[in-house]
Amino acid sequence: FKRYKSISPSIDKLHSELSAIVGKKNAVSSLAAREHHNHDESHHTGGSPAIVVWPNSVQEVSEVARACYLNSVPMIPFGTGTGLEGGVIPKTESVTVNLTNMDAISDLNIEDFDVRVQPGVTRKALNREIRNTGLWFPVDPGADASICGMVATGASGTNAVRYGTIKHNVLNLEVVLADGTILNTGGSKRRCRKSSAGYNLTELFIGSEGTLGFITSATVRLHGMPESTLSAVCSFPSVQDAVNTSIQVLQYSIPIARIEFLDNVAIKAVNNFSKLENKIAPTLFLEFHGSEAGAKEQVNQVAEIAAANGGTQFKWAETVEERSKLWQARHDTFYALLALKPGNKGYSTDVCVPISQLPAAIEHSLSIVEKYGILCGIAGHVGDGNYHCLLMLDSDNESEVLRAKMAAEEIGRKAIFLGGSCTGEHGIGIGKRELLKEEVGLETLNVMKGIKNVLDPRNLMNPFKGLPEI
Ligand SMILES: Cc1cc2c(cc1C)N(C[C@H](O)[C@H](O)[C@H](O)COP(=O)(O)OP(=O)(O)OC[C@H]1O[C@@H](n3cnc4c(N)ncnc43)[C@H](O)[C@@H]1O)c1[nH]c(=O)[nH]c(=O)c1N2
Ligand SMILES: CC(C)C(=O)C(=O)O
Ligand SMILES: [Mn+2]
Repeated sequence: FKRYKSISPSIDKLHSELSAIVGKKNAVSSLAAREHHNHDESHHTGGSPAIVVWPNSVQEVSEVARACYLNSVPMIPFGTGTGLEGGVIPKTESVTVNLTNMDAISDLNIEDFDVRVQPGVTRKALNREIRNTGLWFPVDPGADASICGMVATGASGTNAVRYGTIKHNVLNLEVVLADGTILNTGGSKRRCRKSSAGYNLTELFIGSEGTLGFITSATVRLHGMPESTLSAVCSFPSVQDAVNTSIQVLQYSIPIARIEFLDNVAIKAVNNFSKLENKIAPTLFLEFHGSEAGAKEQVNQVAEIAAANGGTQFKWAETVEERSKLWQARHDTFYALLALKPGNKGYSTDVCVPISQLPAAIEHSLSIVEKYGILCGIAGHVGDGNYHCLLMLDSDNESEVLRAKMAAEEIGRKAIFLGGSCTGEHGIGIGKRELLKEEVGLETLNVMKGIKNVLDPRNLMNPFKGLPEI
C-alpha cells in the first residue's frame, strides 16, 4: 500500500478543478462542511476531509473521480453517515464525495417487483414513495440509511430472517471506479432475478465499504406487503431460554418475519427511552407476516415453542401505532443505551455465528464484558445468528476505551473460532481489519488485495479501511 504525500500544496488547484465540475457551491472546504464529514455514529475518530463535493449526476461523479485520480488524491464516498465502523472518517488528507444530491427513484417495475435508486435515496424515502403500490423494501438498519450506503456496508436489520439482507435484494449496481470509469456490475439495464453470466461483480461491491468505487445507483428487489401482520413481545427466565426459542423456531422452518433479542440491560434502557413497560427480562420481539390464517398459525406454533422454554404469554402490539412504536423502540436501542450514560460513545460489536452456536457465543460475550467491566446491553438479530454487544464508554477514559477494544476483539475472535464472522452487517471499517485477516486467512486476503489492486491500482478509494496492510 502506498503512502500518500500531503495534498495541501495542490489543494487550491484541485479545489478549482472540482468546482468547475460540480459548481462552486458544491465544492466546499469550510470548517462546517469538513466537520460535518469527519465522523459517523461510531466511537471512531480521525481527521476531516480537505474538500467536500456534492456531485449531481453519475457523469459528475466520474469527472470528480478522474480529477482526484490524476492528482493522486484519496476519495471517500459519503452516504448518510450512519455507519458504525468509521467508514467515512478520513485517515489521510482526502476529498469526501457526498452523494446525497443524487436522489432519484426511477424504473419502478411493479409487476417485476424492482426499482432503481440513486445514492441520495434512503430506505424510508423509498418506502414512502412506493407506499400505494402494495410493495415495500424490507431491509431496515435501525437508522434511515441510504440504500447505496447499505449496499456499501452489506447491511441488514430486523427483517433479514424472512426477506434476506441487502445482498439478497440487489439485482444490479452502477459503479464509478477510481479512474472515473462507469460500469454496471450486471451489465447495462439488467434486472433479472438470476444470472450465471460471468463473475458476480454485484456481490463484489456489496460490503466493499467504498474501497472499490462509488455506487451511483442500485437496482433493488421489492416485496409484496403482507396481508396480515402481528407483532408481540415475549419474556423469558434466561438468555438461554430466549435464544433456544429462536433456534427452535428456525429449526421448525416457521417463516417468522422478525425475531429480535434484547437482554435485561437493553430492555431497561428501551423502557426508559421509548416509554414502554416491558418486564425486565431477556426478551424476544416477534413479528409474523402472512395471510390472516397463516400468520395466526405461525403465532400458535411459536407460542408453543416459547412456552416450552419458559416464555411468558405474548404481549401484543394491537394497533399499527403500537406496532410502529415497538419497532421504533427496537431500532432506537443503541440511543436508548447511550441515554443510560449521557456523553458516552457507543461501541458496537457485530458478530454472526451459525445459529446452533448462539448460546455458546452469547454466554462467552457476557463473561468477556464482565471481565473488562464495561456497561453493555445486548441486542440481536438472533434469527440470523447475529447480535451486538453495545458497549457504552467514556471516550475520554483511556483505560475504558482500551478495555472495550480488547473486549470487542475477544468477542470477534470467539465468533470466528465458532465458525462465524466478526461482522454480520456493519462491516470491517477502521476497527476490524486485523480480525478480517484472521477470519478469511492470508490466501483469501491476498486475492482480495489483488482485486483491489486491479480496480483501484493507486489505492485512492477510502484508504485505511477494510483490508489490512500486510
Ligand atoms: C441507531 C443505528 C442503528 C443501526 C445502524 C446505525 C445506527 C446509527 N446501522 C449502521 C448503518 O445504518 C449502516 O451501516 C448503513 O448501511 C450505512 O449507510 P450510510 O448511507 O449511512 O453510509 P455511510 O455514509 O455511513 O458510509 C458507510 C460506508 O459505506 C461507504 N459508502 C456509503 N455510500 C456509498 C456509496 N454510494 N458508494 C460507495 N461507498 C459508499 C462509505 O465510504 C463508508 O465506508 C445498522 N446497520 C445494519 O446493517 N443493521 C442494523 O441493524 C443497523 N442498525
Ligand atoms: C448496533 C445497532 C445500532 C444495531 O445494529 C442494532 O440495533 O441492530
Ligand atoms: Mn443490527
